[in-house]
Amino acid sequence: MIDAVEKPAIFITPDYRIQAVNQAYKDTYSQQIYTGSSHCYEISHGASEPCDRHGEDCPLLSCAQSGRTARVVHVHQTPQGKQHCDILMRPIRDEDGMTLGYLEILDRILYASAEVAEHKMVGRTECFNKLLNRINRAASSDISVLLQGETGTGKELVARSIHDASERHSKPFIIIECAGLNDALFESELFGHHKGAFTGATHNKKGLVEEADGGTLFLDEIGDVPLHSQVKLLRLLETGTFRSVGGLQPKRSDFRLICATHKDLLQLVEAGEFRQDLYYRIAGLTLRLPPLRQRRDDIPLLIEQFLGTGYKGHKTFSAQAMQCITAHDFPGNIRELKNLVEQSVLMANDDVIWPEDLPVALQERGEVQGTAITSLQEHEQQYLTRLCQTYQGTPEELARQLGVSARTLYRKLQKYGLKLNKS
Ligand SMILES: Nc1ncnc2c1ncn2[C@@H]1O[C@H](COP(=O)(O)OP(=O)(O)OP(=O)(O)O)[C@@H](O)[C@H]1O
Repeated sequence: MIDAVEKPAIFITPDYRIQAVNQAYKDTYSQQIYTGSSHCYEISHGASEPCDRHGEDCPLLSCAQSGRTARVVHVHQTPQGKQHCDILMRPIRDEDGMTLGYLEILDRILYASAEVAEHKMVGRTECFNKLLNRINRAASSDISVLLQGETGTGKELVARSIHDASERHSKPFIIIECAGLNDALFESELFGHHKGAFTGATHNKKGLVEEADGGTLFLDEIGDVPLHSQVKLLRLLETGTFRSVGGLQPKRSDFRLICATHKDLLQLVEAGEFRQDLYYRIAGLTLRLPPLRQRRDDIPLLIEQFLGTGYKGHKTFSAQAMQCITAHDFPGNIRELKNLVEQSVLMANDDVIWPEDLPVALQERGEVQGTAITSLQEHEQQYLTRLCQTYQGTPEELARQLGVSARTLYRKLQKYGLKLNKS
């Protein structure tokens, strides 16, 4: 049975021992596999204990507990380095319903990496692995996908990865940036136009929907599409047909739709700014991209990725600079981190990047949120000193925001010899 599986596969008993293995699995890992005695975690992780004892979700354990198929993304140790694998674990039962063991089938994820890899998404935190799991599910179907995430979280990269991992990968991946398009522009971009359809239409132009035939259409900033254009988009999605501007013949295009937004679309629906019927059409599967501040452990790997191998690759961030960076909240997410790496490389005089080479805002964060333990009183003093320099309101307003009485605030200011701007 296991030889009939094309992907790398093993059959394991509840004590994690490999009882059967196919050739694709043997080809994936460098270690010798002894059927009946090798453990799955030794081969895939080079570990001496099951994954759940290292803080990872163990698919065998969840399969055993729920009695149902489990699917998780893990980072495996292969001869090519650390690689993300999408694991499918299925319980195998005898005629009486007794679990005999588990069939594990692996799908190597080629668009992402747990190590530095050019043009790939990198990361190894739990929430990144969960995102890869959702991307893989989306890629294996033709469902419409909605990507929700703050600016710079990697929505375009995820859209491209879904396309690359899908059956449409050899066909076009077409991006439409919806922000800033009015109804006329949106229609002509999407559906194309005929010569003479409007002033300036000097020739026939194919629309991007037609260009995407067979492939994937990615609508970035879908929340910015004007209401009138939303009706046209809905018609396209419901009928699969469209008419170019000035054209009479309906045309057909077969594409997978991926949309992205940093806005809360359901809130826009409630406010009457986004059509509810369109929302349900585009949100077949919603993927939420975590902000960088929720995956801080990926920051060192992302920095390494952005330093790359060229002249920048010789540079390193000092521990103090790293402390400032990891304390920062990154409202601009991965894009902000990428720019920060570029900037600091330029500012650094030698191969080591120091806090003074970072933007001033980050240098201050490092001072306040460094990992060295300091007394609470010291923090209070530093915090109030900073507030005294920057706060623009009255002392009474500040006291209210700090959750103390005005008298307490005055007492503290006096204790540290501080004075508010306005007092
Ligand atoms: N996991 C990742 N690994 C490496 N680089 C990444 C990763 N995610 C995003 N990036 C890089 O970060 C930058 C921003 O990503 P991207 O443009 O995909 O974000 P976005 O969410 O689409 O942004 P916006 O909302 O502003 O359109 C790009 O240069 C991209 O290559």
